[in-house]
Amino acid sequence: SLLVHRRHSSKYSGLPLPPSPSASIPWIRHAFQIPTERPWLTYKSWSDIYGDILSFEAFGKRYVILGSLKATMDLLERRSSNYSDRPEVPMLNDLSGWDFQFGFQKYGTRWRTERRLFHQFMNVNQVAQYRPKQLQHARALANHLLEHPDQWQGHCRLMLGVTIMDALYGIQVTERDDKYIRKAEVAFEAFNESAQPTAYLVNTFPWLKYVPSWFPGAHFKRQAAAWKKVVDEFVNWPFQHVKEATRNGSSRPCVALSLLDKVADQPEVDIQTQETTIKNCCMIESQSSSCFHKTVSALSTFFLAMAMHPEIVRIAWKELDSVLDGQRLPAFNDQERLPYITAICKEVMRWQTPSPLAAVHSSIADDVYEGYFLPKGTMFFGNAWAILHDPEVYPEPHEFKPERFLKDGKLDPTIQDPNVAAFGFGRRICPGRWFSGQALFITVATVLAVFDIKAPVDEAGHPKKLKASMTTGVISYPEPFECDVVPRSESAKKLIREGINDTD
Ligand code: HEM
Repeated sequence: SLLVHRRHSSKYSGLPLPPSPSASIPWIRHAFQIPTERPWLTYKSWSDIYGDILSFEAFGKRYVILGSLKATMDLLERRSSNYSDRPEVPMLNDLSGWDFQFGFQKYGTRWRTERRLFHQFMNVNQVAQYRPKQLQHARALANHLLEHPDQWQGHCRLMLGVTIMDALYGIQVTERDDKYIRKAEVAFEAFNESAQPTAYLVNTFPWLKYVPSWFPGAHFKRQAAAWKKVVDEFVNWPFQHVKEATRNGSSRPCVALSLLDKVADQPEVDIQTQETTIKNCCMIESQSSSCFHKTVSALSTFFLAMAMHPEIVRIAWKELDSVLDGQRLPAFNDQERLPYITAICKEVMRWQTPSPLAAVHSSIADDVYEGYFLPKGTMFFGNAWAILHDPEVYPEPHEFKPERFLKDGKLDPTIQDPNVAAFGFGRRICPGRWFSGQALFITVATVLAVFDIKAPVDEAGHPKKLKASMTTGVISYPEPFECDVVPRSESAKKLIREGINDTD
């Protein structure tokens, strides 16, 4: 395929492709060398040998790994009109119905329209309107932690899901087995399975999608049809709920409602199309969207880091107590006076970043960079993990050190913000980064104000040694670990119980 690319692009003929780890099995090329376990680590070690840009081919597709912030910015940001496409994943998009998410859509008009609408209610200014709900649900989380501290991860998951359903649809979810949440979980399984590039042949050979379902070996089509049903229901249910609530006068203020009101004011637009767009946009950030899982991952990393570092918990308490005096729970307008808490949030996003390879971008046209030929349709990964573990920028990068972001007790603006890579790049950069930043801050501040998070003790009474090992996959989580979540004092318990009703 490389030869074909070169023949088609005479203007670039003769230019080499970016350096490559050597091929072992010619027809599959590098397929057996692509690391499947935490590939960002191997890519980093390859970048140390081959440079900031390296490439390999697997099953006829070319991959490029960008190993530094400079290379990532040069291509995915500065030349973003060429590098903002997504590859085709037929099992996910066409067959299982996940193309409702603009995050997976090809670069084009539909993606642009939906992203623009999403941005209207999730931009840096608009996200402030969700603060009361985020605060309320962070306080509810503290109450759940008081009752069932061992289920902290489940509580965090529920809190995020609940906040999102409330903000978007005005739906009050209270139970972990709520029908929306259950449906979302099944839909996410479908996502996880069908997005695997090599799990289904149709993802490698897209023409297979035209094979009829009754055809021998076309099991994937029947599987996809079953998933599509779940995914469609999952997209439609909450939206129908809002419409019904509007009809019977029980609707609560929410994003879906205000968007619907806007459409109602514009009789000239095609309502059907507009409603589909609204539905898709609201769903994008729902429970099963992969970004929901990234936020859960960040919160899990926070619990892990605290359980590993009692000295950091102590510094955080000192800061929180100096502002709150043990008399109340934190609120958003305390953030300016809580630089250490903000630094913990930044360090969580850097230390074990939830999307170590961000998301794949693909290119629309042939290009040349640093003397290398980059054929169109190449898949690009910016190695966010490598960028966030660059020892020149973050000394001792494997250590969890919030103080790296501080100077003289204040946030140091000269230290590179992990958001340069943690949320992806260019025109595809995560548009939910402000929403999730708020969620992380208020959760970290609330939990630390009233709880201790510590490693469990062994038989001899010593704290067990916890290790930061992360799962592999598109979203990386801390491997399961134990930690004790204990209220700091009797008065902390009282604050938690009162906090549930006091969310001003
Ligand atoms: C810690 C939390 C989160 C992390 C680490 C994260 C990270 C990412 C990354 C790496 C991408 C891919 C960017 C690229 O292609 O270069 C992305 C895309 C996206 N994220 Fe997030 N995200 C988080 C939370 C959220 C939340 C809470 C929302 C919704 C409110 C959200 C909505 C989206 C959407 C809609 C896209 C697709 C953008 C597009 O393709 O145009 N994310 N996110």
